[in-house]
Amino acid sequence: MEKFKVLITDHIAEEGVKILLDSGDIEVEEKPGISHDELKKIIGNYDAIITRSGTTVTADLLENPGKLKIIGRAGVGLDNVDIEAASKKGIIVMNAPTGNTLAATELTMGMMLAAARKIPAANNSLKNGEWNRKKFMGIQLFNKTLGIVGLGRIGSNVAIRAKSFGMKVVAYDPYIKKSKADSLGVTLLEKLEDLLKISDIITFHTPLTKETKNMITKKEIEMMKDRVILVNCARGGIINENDLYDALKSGKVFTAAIDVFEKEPPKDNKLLELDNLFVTPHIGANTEEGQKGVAVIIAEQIVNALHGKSYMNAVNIPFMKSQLPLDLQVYFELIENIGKLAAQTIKGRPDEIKVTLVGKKFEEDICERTFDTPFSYQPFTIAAIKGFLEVSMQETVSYINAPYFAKDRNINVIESKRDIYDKYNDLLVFEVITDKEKRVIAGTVFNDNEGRIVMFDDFRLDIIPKGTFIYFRNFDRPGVIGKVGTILGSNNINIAGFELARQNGGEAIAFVSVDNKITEEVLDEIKKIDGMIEANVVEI
Ligand SMILES: NC(=O)c1ccc[n+]([C@@H]2O[C@H](COP(=O)([O-])OP(=O)(O)OC[C@H]3O[C@@H](n4cnc5c(N)ncnc54)[C@H](O)[C@@H]3O)[C@@H](O)[C@H]2O)c1
Ligand SMILES: O=C(O)[C@H](O)COP(=O)(O)O
Repeated sequence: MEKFKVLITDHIAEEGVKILLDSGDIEVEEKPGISHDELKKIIGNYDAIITRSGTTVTADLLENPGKLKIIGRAGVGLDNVDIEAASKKGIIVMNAPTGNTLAATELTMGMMLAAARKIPAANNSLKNGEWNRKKFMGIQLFNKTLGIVGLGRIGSNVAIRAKSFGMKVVAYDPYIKKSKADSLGVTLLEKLEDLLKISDIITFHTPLTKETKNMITKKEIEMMKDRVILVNCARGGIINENDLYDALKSGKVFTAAIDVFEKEPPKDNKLLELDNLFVTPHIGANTEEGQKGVAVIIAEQIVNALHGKSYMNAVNIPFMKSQLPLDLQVYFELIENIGKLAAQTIKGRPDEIKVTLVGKKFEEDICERTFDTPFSYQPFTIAAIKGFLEVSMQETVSYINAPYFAKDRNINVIESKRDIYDKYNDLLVFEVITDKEKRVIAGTVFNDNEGRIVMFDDFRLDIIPKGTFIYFRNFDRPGVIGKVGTILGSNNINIAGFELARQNGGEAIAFVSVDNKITEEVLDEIKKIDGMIEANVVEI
């Protein structure tokens, strides 16, 4: 059996490598420091790569992704990975966000103390033969106000520790609930400006995004208290480096402690010339425990993902089917199958797909956007698009790239919710409009826990969408169905089920479930029956 191949492009702890090797069917290659060009040449030979911030995974690397299925980040920050480019290629991007939280928290505490007491400068001074106690006058943390920008995992842990120092802690984070801040004893402020004005020390713990890049420039620094202390152990670029330089030089900022830089390593960076700036070379995650933590988490996730098992922390799949409640998993499969059915029974190029989630079951959103994606569809909509596109695109379409493919094809995707539809309390309705026609298919789940199609355009029926069917639409007159039966029988095709629906005096439709494969010839014979409007083979 061919083994999976995993390439590690940065240093990770050996505990993680061991987990990959112990799985028995994974080959591991370690190429720390591999160049971009070399990586581009070989990336397609691997099922997964494991990176840290030292590897930038750009769109051009993923142009020909070969068999690459997973980009695993042994750490938190994914600003070095083009997630959108990976998603378009159906590649899972995952990180290990909890492994290094305490490492970064503890470095932040150290940097805060270092900056308040100028410890690194005092250390250098003494080692250079000086004994200058007066020069190293610091600022006490007790009773000071600490402003935390980004109250996530690290921000929260910093808050807990800062409170034990007797600091007042305020935070700005527009994405967390007030109750979370309350539980930490932290005052959540409405505006960044409010935090800037009242904090004696400000520490940053946000990801680097369009919103947070240059979040702190000259303008924001001017709002701060004189002799403020700044700490950044999150990402370079959150504080504008030129403006920080000026503020440190003028003394507006007392000291700053920085672990991360706009460009790493920071070459010809004038910040490094300043005595009141203390720096470390992006070592926030560098504790034995932190490195073991991220390596083990990412390795376990990759082993599970490669073996088709459930895994955590994929940032470009907003949900995991296996993590949905069981009853919703049935709906999820149903809508995907409805998408497949629609694609096999409709003519023309799709312009619009609309998914309506009906009923209390679907009232609450079950997933949120986890990264800066243009889409925020619920899993059912993604499954519906995937099912529909899969018929023409086969396995190239996945839950990750389905929305991107729909967008590329100019298909307008609409998601809506309703309380009730027709006589149904819980229903998923799939509508597709092409340049030739419109189709509406709806399904629900009864007590037997089987997904069923109950509406097909204006027809009411009850079919379990699994297996091979002949779908046909005919004028509702005697003889048509008999002839279909005769053709199938004479071709040794066994009928497993038959569902018929009709409109008064008009047209009828039927889904004939069969045990054998339907050839083109058999389908042609059926299409030629007098009174037949259309006939198709549907495979679900
Ligand atoms: N220096 C290091 O070696 C090191 C180590 C670990 C993590 N980090 C970095 O630290 C950062 C935080 O990590 P984490 O694990 O706490 O992440 P997290 O996702 O738990 O927390 C980030 C928080 O930032 C908030 N946020 C996002 N945009 C914001 C905005 N515009 N304004 C205010 N808040 C905003 C989010 O709501 C979230 O609560 C990440 O950038 C990560 O890469 C650095
Ligand atoms: O985002 C992270 O996890 C930290 O910045 C650590 O990055 P590193 O794995 O490159 O040390």
